[in-house]
This record gives sequence, C-alpha cells and structure tokens, in this order.
Amino acid sequence: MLTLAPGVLDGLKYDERGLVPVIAQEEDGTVLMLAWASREALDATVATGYAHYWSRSRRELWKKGATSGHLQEVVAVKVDCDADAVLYLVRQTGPACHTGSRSCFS
Ligand SMILES: N=c1c2ncn([C@@H]3O[C@H](COP(=O)(O)OP(=O)(O)OP(=O)(O)O)[C@@H](O)[C@H]3O)c2ncn1[C@@H]1O[C@H](COP(=O)(O)O)[C@@H](O)[C@H]1O
Repeated sequence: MLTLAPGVLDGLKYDERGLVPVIAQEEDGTVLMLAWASREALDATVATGYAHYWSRSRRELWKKGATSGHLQEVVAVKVDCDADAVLYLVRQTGPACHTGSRSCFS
C-alpha cells in the first residue's frame, strides 16, 4: 500500500517543462536513480503503485520496467522541504539502471 499525505502533490513546483526531478531510493537507503516526472507520471504512480516518469528523450510517459521487467513498486512518495523535488521509496525488481547496475550511481 502506497503512503502519500493528502494533497501533497498539489503544491509541487514544476519547472518550465512541467517536470520535477524524482529520486528513486530502495527501502534500505540505496539511491537508485534520478529521473523526471510530470503531473501525469506522478498520478499514474499513485494510481498504480508502480513508478512512472516522463522520458525526456522519448517524450512520453514512462513506466519504469515496462520493457525490461525491472519494475519499481512504490511504497511511499515524498516531497522535499521546498516542494521542488520528489522521492519515490521503492522495492526494485532487478537492476534499476539500464546499464545493468543495481543503481545508476554505482
Ligand atoms: N531504463 C532506463 C533507465 N533506468 C534508469 N534510468 C535512469 O533514469 C534517467 C532518466 O533520465 P532522462 O529522462 O534524461 O532519460 P530518458 O530520456 O528517459 O532516457 P535516456 O536518454 O537517458 O536513455 C537516466 O539518466 C538514468 O540515470 C534510465 N534511463 C533510461 N532508461 C531507458 O528506458 C527504456 C525502457 O527501460 P525500462 O523502463 O527499464 O523497460 C530503455 O530504452 C532504457 O534505455
């Protein structure tokens, strides 16, 4: 069950492209990746419980793992102190990074 404080997404500050940066973090604290989300992607994440982003290169809603199977089950969505960045707390299936690494930072 995804944890989300009521109305928390409504006060988010999107950039000029309508995007916010999203950090995906494993429950054990490992930082997995940084990507971008539109309001549509955030709503899809909340509605489905799986991480969605906005792919800047493909210019489309991106369900992480849709082709690779490396899905991210989202257990919490958090917004930072000044409401311009988002944290997805996830349970990662397989490697998070398209390079095959567990994390895009390793
Ligand atoms: N799977 C990933 C993926 N996983 C983690 N990341 C990280 O997420 C960031 C996404 O940032 P961007 O929006 O700039 O990147 P993008 O436009 O989605 O894709 P790229 O141009 O970076 O390939 C990347 O810089 C990586 O650090 C990934 N970035 C891209 N992909 C691509 O997404 C596609 C679908 O993969 P799955 O979702 O795993 O099925 C594949 O073509 C992958 O190459």
